[in-house]
Amino acid sequence: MEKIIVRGGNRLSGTVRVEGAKNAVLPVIAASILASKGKSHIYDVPALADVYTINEVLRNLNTKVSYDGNGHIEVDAQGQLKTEAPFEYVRKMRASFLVMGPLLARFGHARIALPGGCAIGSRPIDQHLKGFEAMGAKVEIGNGYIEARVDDRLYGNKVYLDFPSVGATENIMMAATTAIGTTIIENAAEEPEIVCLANYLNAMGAKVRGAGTGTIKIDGVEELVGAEHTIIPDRIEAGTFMVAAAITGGDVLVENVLTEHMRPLISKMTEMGVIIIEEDNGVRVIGPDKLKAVDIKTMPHPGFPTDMQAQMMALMLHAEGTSVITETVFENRFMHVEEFRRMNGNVKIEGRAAIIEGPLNLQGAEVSSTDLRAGAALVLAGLVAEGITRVTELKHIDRGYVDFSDKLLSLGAHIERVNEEEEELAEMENLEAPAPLKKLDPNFAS
Ligand SMILES: CC(=O)N[C@H]1[C@@H](OP(=O)(O)OP(=O)(O)OC[C@H]2O[C@@H](n3ccc(=O)[nH]c3=O)[C@H](O)[C@@H]2O)O[C@H](CO)[C@@H](O)[C@@H]1O
Ligand SMILES: C=C(OP(=O)(O)O)C(=O)O
Repeated sequence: MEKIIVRGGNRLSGTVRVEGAKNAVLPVIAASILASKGKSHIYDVPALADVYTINEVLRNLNTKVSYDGNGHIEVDAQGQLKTEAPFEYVRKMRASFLVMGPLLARFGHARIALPGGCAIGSRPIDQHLKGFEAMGAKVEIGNGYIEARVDDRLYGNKVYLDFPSVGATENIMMAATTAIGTTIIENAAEEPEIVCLANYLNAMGAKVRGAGTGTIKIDGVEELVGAEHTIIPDRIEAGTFMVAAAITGGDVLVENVLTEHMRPLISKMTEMGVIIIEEDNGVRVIGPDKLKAVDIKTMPHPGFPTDMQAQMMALMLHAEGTSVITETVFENRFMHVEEFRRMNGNVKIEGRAAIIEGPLNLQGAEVSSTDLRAGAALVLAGLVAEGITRVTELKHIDRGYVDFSDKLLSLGAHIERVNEEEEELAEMENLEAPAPLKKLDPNFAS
């Protein structure tokens, strides 16, 4: 088993570059299924576990996907594809369900394993299905699968979402691209990733207007063709490094950031006393000696992103006073609180609110990532904890962060990713002779 080991106390400094956005690239790769002609070329693709999973989902459907591991993917979805995505993929990653809209649009049929809930909530898909049904699909659920079919083609309709779901907006938008007539999605999600997907669809020949607002109109076209597209920078990865700089009282330039995507985070961090200087292609973040407590409420975009909630909790534990986080997007996204408590974090949960008392002397401990953002947040807390923090269950972090510990190391953190076996060996060696831990700074484990 692998772990990230971090010893608190170093101020971070230097430059870190953000990758393409996980939550933008997954729907874009899924949308490539819509191209009945030509190949698609997608750039700035991050080398993440989730990207490998969606690639496998597409390959399993008989799509040809080649990834150079260096930011470029070519997708060839021409010809007849399979229309079934089994549980082994959907279980690994819920976003696999995003192939349903494109398959239904292009082949009139899709059978996808039911995604089910995960560590942050029950995560139903009723809004996706409501959209497909409004466009004429017959949807059946049985034996752990959802099967949707339409006799000929989908037809455009008005779909009002009960909640501005990111995934439902994407799935319905993709399904509508080749429907007969116009589809209007009301109360649509406005996230930047929706705009990224709409731009790709339009490059493929779709007619999508209004993406980034609450009303999206899609005029159906006959067919889509492969296109070139570059993925937007990952605003959540950017935010995670901004918190890393702030929590350590560091001075870090976070590059490849679109600041217009970062407004809620920049506002809240500024309120906490963090100095944030917006530059042409990034943000410089300077952490103050003392951070001030703030309250945040997670909301759909342009509200405060739930995917930054756990990382902000780490920052609040280090701030002076009482901070309150209200989580309104997911019903169960406080699993990291138990882990923070193991680090001496003082957090009370009252319904959907977490009350955080700071500043605390965070203490290094053995903690476990409960989801990808929780894992990142525990590493952030470890950067300022007294002693050594060991973070396990790295498969979560790997879903959403490329070289997370290496990037922090390059900014001056005392951090290392090790195999448990390597660590034990190194500790034994250390007992026999005061040799440094393998690959670690000589002072790391002292
Ligand atoms: C791959 C990806 O892009 N993941 C992001 C996406 O997830 P995802 O697309 O799954 O999130 P949604 O916006 O759909 O979910 C938001 C809320 O709506 C509920 N809901 C959703 C769909 C539905 O049919 N019925 C329903 O009730 C969910 O249970 C949740 O409580 O947006 C979330 C909210 O910003 C982010 O945290 C995730 O990182
Ligand atoms: C919750 C997240 O992702 P997913 O929707 O893929 O679980 C996330 O990126 O924080």
